[in-house]
Amino acid sequence: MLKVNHVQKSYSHFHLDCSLEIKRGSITGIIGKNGSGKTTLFKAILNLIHIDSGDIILLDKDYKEVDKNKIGCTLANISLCEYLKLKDLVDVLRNTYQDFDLDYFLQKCNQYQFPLDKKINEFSTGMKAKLNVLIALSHHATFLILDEPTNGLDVLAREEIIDLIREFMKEDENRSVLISSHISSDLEGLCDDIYMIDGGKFLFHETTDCLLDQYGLLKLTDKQFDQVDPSYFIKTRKENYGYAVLTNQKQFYQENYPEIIIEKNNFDTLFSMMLRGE
Ligand SMILES: Nc1ncnc2c1ncn2[C@@H]1O[C@H](COP(=O)(O)OP(=O)(O)OP(=O)(O)O)[C@@H](O)[C@H]1O
Repeated sequence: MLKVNHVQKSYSHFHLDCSLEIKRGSITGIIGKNGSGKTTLFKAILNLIHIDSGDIILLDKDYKEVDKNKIGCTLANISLCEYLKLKDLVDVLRNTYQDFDLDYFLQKCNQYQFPLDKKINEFSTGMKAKLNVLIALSHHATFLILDEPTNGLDVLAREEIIDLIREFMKEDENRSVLISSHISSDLEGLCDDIYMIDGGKFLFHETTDCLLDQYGLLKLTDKQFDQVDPSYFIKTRKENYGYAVLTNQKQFYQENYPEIIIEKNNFDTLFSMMLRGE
């Protein structure tokens, strides 16, 4: 579906160098803090910026030749035509996308109680975010690329957006989604694969199943830290009780050191350890 091969882009104080692959039928998440390079990578994939080197294959074609009707996207910090009323935006969308599904769009507007007669700049932040995702979904694209679609939203609005994406995937098993967020819990229950980006590079890539099954956080006293086999320690952080240790071989420690406390894994801890652990 998507293959990004050593795509490089340099700005004065920032250098992006990323490779990734997304299979048909899968949802891939990119997690990274502010300024880590998520938007730059997405813009590169969408051919909105010139890349310095590397290549991108999207929907079996060079990314510059892809039929844009097959792509649905939202980009961070790019706002809708805010001066338009929603009903006028509908006309723009019908003329923009060959396969724009008016019935689906209006049914969702009704479900979310979006007023067709209101200008978009009068919508709340949450309404605008949902509308953005809805627009990306409404022409039945094959590939969806969503940059921080849940940014700045409350928990309920975030869940509604995640549900929209799940529905989109259920409808057709050949679709794929690339989504970024700096809120790891948004990606935890949604994605099949997770990439973590920092300073323009991927720090790691794992399947969600592997992250949840095999990764774990060991909570060790100073004495345990000195005695336990460190072969599968990935990151370590000093805590007031001793050490927090991230491992990708949770079972090894469960079996060999049953007395050790192993915290149930969640993405927030995992990513904070990856970024802040040593
Ligand atoms: N047009 C540009 N000119 C110069 N520097 C840029 C440009 N666009 C992005 N950058 C720099 O590239 C880096 C990565 O920015 P990018 O927007 O890709 O990060 P991000 O992970 O999407 O961050 P955020 O979560 O805050 O949106 C930043 O240091 C940013 O200042």
